[in-house]
Parts: sequence; structure tokens; C-alpha cells
Amino acid sequence: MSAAIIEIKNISKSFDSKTVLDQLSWRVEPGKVIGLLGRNGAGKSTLLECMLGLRETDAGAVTLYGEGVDNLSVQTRAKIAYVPQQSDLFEWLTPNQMLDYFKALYPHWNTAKVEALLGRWGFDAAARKKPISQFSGGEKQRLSIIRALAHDPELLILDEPVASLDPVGRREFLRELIDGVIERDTTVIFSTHILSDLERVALDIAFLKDGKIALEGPLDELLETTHRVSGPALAITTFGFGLELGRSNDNAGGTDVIIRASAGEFERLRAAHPGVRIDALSLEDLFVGVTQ
Ligand SMILES: Nc1ncnc2c1ncn2[C@@H]1O[C@H](COP(=O)(O)OP(=O)(O)OP(=O)(O)O)[C@@H](O)[C@H]1O
Repeated sequence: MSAAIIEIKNISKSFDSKTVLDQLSWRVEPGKVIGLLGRNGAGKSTLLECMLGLRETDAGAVTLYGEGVDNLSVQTRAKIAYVPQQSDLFEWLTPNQMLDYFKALYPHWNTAKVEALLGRWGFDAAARKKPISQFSGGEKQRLSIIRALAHDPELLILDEPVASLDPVGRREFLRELIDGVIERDTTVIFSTHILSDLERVALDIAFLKDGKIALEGPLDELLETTHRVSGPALAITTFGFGLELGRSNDNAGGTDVIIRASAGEFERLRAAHPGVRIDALSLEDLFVGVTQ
């Protein structure tokens, strides 16, 4: 097992009486590109904020590059970038002023990349001199992404980075992620609800459910090993193999079970219960099956 960049041990977080993260443990190894999935309110933003030390946990510990998240060194901070769900740009500044400000804070700044992205993403000379408050939500999102990529981070954490981008913007962002970030072995965690985007870039996915990482792994492998088994409820009890990830009943007495198991185990199930159906899943099916 290689050293983890992110090591989360048993963190919990509640808001009032609602438990959002429940003794969650997770380790992320270098170079992983992980799509973080979960229903609205599952706690993705809370997890990302706790992971970065931006929100205090009630219990547990987080280390980034082996350092406690509450006490990160300047060198470690310089390796990390975060794009929050809500714009946190200094709205009273212009893009040029804001980027100059951040440039002064980092030991390394990729001016050529910043210039190229500003040009490609529609910030001409006039736009660069307008206060950020006058930009649209999608334009602010682009600026947030440019700011995050500017210091060539080794760890990039993005909370729904494409939510307010139009399809062209999303495509350009994903291309930038694939070309500029993933090829340099950057570790990326990004939450999203746009599964088609995730299928294009995420090599791994992780599902957050009931306050824990309920399922994670390489996307291809998860789709190959997870199937929906359906049939009459009476025939589908507990099969006693693999890992049951979700179960639902329909009004006509049928039951669907989402099971993760080996190809051999599904073959044996097929032979033993010819009346049940075993179907491959799309990522959307997997999302619904695991998170419902
Ligand atoms: N500051 C807060 N005070 C009270 N409750 C909060 C606070 N922040 C988050 N919550 C609650 O914690 C839960 C998890 O919120 P979070 O934003 O982490 O979910 P999410 O998975 O990112 O959701 P979405 O997909 O809708 O963005 C929600 O029920 C939310 O209402």
C-alpha cells in the first residue's frame, strides 16, 4: 500500500441533531482522480471542507501529506487547491487584481497557463478590468478554476466545479482537467451530479451514503462487478454471496437487489436461480441503486 496523500480516520460531524459524517474513514493515494458522488445533502461539501480543515470535525482526525490538517505547513498548503461550490472570490477586485493577489501568496505561479486559460475562457483585456461582482455565476466559476489551477497544485479538490458552466464550458474544463492536470499525476477529488462528465474523466468513484464512504473503486471495475438481480421477492431473499449494496421492492411483488460480486458468483447464481434476472448497470443505475 503506497503512502496516502489524504488519510481520514473516523471523522464525525453533526449539525444540530443531524449526523452528516459518521465515523468516516478514507485514504486517498497519490495520482487518483476520484469522483465523489452522493445524494443532495449526503454531506459531500461537508466532507471536502473537513478534509481541508475548513470545517471543524466533532471527532476523528485528518492528515494531508502526513501533517495534521489543523496545522499544515506553508509548503503543504502550496500543494493544495480548492474550488468551493459557492464562489469565494474577492468580488470587489478585478480578475487581474485578484490573480495578482494570489500570485503573491504562492511560491510557484504558472503565468503562461493563467494567460492561456483567461484567453480561452473569454476574459479579454476589457473583462479583466471589470469587478468580479459584475460577472455571471458561470464566469465566476471559471475564474475560481483558473485561480485553483494557477499554482500547478498536486492535490486539487473541487466541489461541483461544473455546476454553473454551460456545456461548452464544461467540455473545456474537462479537457483542461484531462490534459493539464491528470497527465501531471495530480490527485483530484471532485464532487458532481453530472455523471456523463464523471465517466469522461474520473478513473475512480466514491459514494457517500449514511455518513460513510459506502463504495469506492475504479469506475470500470465497479461497473463490471456490480449487477442488478431482479425477480419475485420470494425468490430473492439473501443469496449469501458478494456484497449487497441496495435493495428495493416494486408494487408488483418484485425485488431488485444491487450486488457486488465476482463473475463466477453471478454465474453460479444464474445456474441456481434461473427465474431471476441479472443485469449490468450504467453509472446512473449504480448511483440510484447504491444511494437510494
Ligand atoms: N452550516 C450548516 N448548518 C446546518 N446544517 C448544515 C450546515 N452545512 C450543511 N448542513 C447540512 O448538512 C447536510 C449535508 O450538507 P452538504 O452541503 O455537505 O451536502 P452535499 O452532499 O454537498 O449536498 P448537495 O449535493 O446538495 O450540494 C445537509 O442536510 C445540510 O443541510
